[in-house]
Amino acid sequence: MRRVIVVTGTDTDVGKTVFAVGLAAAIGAYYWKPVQAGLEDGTDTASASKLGVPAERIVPEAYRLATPCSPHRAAEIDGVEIDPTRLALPDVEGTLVVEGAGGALVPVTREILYADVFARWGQPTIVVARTGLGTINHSLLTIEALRARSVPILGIAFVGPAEDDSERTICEIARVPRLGRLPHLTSLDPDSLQAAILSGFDMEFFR
Ligand SMILES: Nc1ncnc2c1ncn2[C@@H]1O[C@H](COP(=O)(O)OP(=O)(O)OP(=O)(O)O)[C@@H](O)[C@H]1O
Ligand SMILES: C[C@H](N)[C@H](N)CCCCCC(=O)O
Ligand SMILES: [Mg+2]
Repeated sequence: MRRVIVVTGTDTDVGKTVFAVGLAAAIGAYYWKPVQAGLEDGTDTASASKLGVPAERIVPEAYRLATPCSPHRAAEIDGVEIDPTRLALPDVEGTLVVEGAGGALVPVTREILYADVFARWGQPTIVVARTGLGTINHSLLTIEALRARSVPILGIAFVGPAEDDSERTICEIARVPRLGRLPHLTSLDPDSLQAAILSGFDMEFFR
């Protein structure tokens, strides 16, 4: 039976890929980045491969767009029209970890935001948030936007050095589970990522 875990975040570059890929590798799940915007500096799918998801568990992107910007604009620049029906969740045997692009309200097209796509999927969604200053506001705004669309929230995954009060404050005010925290790894490789995921998260959340 297929189970889906959606990974969004408070912003671009917060560590969604590193977390999502580490999680997928740890639980033997499939990884899917439906829309990749930006090809030159490496893709999230390539990172999945480098960081320990076996090639047969990587679902190819539905769209690969050249420009590293919001997908709606990257598609316009490439002369591509994003068809939301191509963003239907693929059928896999087991668990599928799906990663958005940027934050939850990033436009996929000029009509549809990622959060709207997440609402259509209706699957447990994880918010990846930095631990640093500014995260309380960004995290609470992201959770409000998801709740406004009735997206089921599995919890928050923090990335960065421990900030106990910020992490606790977000989870208490938003009433969401704290799934765990991934520290900044000085050497990012499959082994160190696995060790950090397994020690930083309660894996029961992902069963
Ligand atoms: N825990 C970590 N330890 C070390 N480096 C990290 C960690 N998390 C993220 N990084 C680095 O920070 C950068 C941004 O991370 P990442 O690509 O995961 O962001 P993202 O949220 O997936 O961005 P996008 O919106 O483009 O998908 C990358 O260079 C990544 O290698
Ligand atoms: C290019 C980047 N790495 C992501 N793929 C897309 C981020 C879109 C952010 C849009 C925005 O919020 O302004
Ligand atoms: Mg990413």
